[in-house]
Amino acid sequence: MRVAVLGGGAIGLGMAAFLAENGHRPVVWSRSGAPAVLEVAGALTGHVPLEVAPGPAAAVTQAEAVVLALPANHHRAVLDAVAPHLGAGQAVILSGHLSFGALYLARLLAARGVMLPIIALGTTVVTGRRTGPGAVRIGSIRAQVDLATLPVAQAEAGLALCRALCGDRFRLRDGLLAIALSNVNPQNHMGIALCNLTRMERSEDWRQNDNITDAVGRLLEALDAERLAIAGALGLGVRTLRQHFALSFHVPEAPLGEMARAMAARGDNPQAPATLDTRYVLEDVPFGLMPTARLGRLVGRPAPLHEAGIALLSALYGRDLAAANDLLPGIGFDDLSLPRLQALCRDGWCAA
Ligand SMILES: NC(=O)C1=CN([C@@H]2O[C@H](COP(=O)(O)OP(=O)(O)OC[C@H]3O[C@@H](n4cnc5c(N)ncnc54)[C@H](OP(=O)(O)O)[C@@H]3O)[C@@H](O)[C@H]2O)C=CC1
Ligand SMILES: CC(C)(CO)C(=O)C(=O)O
Repeated sequence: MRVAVLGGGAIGLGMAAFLAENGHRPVVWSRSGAPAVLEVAGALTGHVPLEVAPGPAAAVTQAEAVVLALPANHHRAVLDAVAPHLGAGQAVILSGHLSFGALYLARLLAARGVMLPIIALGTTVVTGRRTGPGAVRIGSIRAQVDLATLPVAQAEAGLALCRALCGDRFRLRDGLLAIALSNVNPQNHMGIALCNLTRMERSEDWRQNDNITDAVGRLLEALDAERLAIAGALGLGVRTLRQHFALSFHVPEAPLGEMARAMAARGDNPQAPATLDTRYVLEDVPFGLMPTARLGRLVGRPAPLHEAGIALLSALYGRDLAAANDLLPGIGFDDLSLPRLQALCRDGWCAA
């Protein structure tokens, strides 16, 4: 299948390599360009020729599937650029989905009278780091990835497409709200960034799993308990953070600090951010923690640690980080009642 990959960071390049490995034809667009031949190391190895598109619109033209593989703080601009060029016979995969980006895209398409399957993944299929302009190291290929579609009626078609692209590793969840509560990067990264902020600020060379100590692990699990309580109030099944780590990084379930040590011991210990200008904060606070905290308020399960994380990191950065979210205003989130949000997450924009 011809697959447009929007983004040439670790996940864009890692997905391109994985898709090529599975016999597909990735066409990659990245703001700063993408390599004609990609050097791949880690969980996959080799040299992968890539088709490179000059812009996002050119990438999606004639693609059967489109994978958006960028941090959520760049989603709006890229979705605005591609939405006018999407049409029947295509499907869009948001990898991973944050901040109701699927609803944002559905609204753009509905304005043109177009309705496509939009597939929201709870996380990425591969993990990794870009190790040079033309090189990626794939850390892990996940055993399971949660999936939902917008509209829900496209769930089986969306599942079949993802399986055809990436193999039998997807599990259908109870719709977009469940996926909105399944991406655990925001809680995970907030705890890691907050507890290691000076390492980031001083540009230290540090490894992530060495620094998810037992204490940091306890914070991550306390944040997770808030997320699970919100999902529970909505009657939605989502994985625990321990289950997510076990399925993503192939280590047995245990307290988080212990799991991080087990991951490091098997050689999975990714480079952690060496700057304050990192998606661990600039993506995950406005586009992850903030919407979850809002959902918590909406369902009567306030999330004090989420709220505290947003406030503390905003104080550390000297600005209101939550205000950077440009997706929620695009769907009028503040004016949505819970039943209306649930209807939109089920049927999409046209039918709601
Ligand atoms: N890496 C991982 O293991 C995991 C990542 N994720 C998620 O996957 C998504 C992608 O992450 P990842 O690939 O690692 O991120 P990276 O930091 O590796 O790459 C981010 C990319 O964003 C691009 N970019 C920066 N500014 C803009 C802009 N204004 N417009 C368009 N593109 C821009 C850069 O493109 P360029 O280089 O061309 O300038 C860069 O390649 C994120 O949502 C992340 O949270 C989730 C789980 C694991
Ligand atoms: C490193 C990893 C896999 C775990 O935090 C990740 O999720 C990321 O880089 O976004």
